[in-house]
Amino acid sequence: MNTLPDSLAGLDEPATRYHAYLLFGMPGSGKGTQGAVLGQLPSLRHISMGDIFRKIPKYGRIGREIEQYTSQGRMVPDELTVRIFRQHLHILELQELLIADQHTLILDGLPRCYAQAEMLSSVIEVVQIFHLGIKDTKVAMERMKARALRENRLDDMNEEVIRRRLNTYYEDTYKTLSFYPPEIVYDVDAGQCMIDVLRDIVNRLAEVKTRSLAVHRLEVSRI
Ligand SMILES: Nc1ncnc2c1ncn2[C@@H]1O[C@H](COP(=O)(O)OP(=O)(O)O)[C@@H](O)[C@H]1O
Repeated sequence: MNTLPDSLAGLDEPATRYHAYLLFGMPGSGKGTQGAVLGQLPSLRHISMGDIFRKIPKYGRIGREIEQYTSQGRMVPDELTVRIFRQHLHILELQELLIADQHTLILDGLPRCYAQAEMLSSVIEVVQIFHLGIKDTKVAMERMKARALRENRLDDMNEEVIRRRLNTYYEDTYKTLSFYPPEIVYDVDAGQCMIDVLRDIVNRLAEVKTRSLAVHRLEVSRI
């Protein structure tokens, strides 16, 4: 059953819409690795939906429900996912770790399907998507198996679960890109070594920044 826990019901509509960069790609494409590095910049807030789920205690009602999905390599239901994400934003806002005109979100693993993209459109404005593409699925599978040992992750432990997650990516997640204008999608070869992937992302971020500054100057000069 997919009823919403009371503790997650009733969040008000957001007052602000946050700018966001999306790290998009199949499991094992390196979203988390890149997000963790980029999140060190003071103006970026890295949020990994998978990490949020993993930090919810498994003995509680919500944690138990979530683990039923994650341990099987299935998607957590959209409404629950979006509620938890919004609650997370709320906590960061209360802690003043997230301020709309100072921070841009760097989202990893969210949205993960078209419906989530629609639901989130009132909360985030996606300004750039980094599509971390891997041509050889075996590379992603090897990375996930290595991560299973390193991080003790149930969802990376066995081949069947990994395959299910990769299928979900091709059947569901990939289509999410069509929700956004193609010009904001930037393809990065995620089969490269980490530092080269990072370089490609950072170069693009610098271009985006320069372009938005130029637009801002133009708008100001028109006033
Ligand atoms: N946006 C989401 N919607 C639904 N389920 C999600 C979402 N993000 C993460 N999950 C769940 O958490 C698991 C781990 O996610 P994540 O750490 O992002 O894995 P990966 O880095 O391999 O893509 C997913 O397999 C899924 O069960």
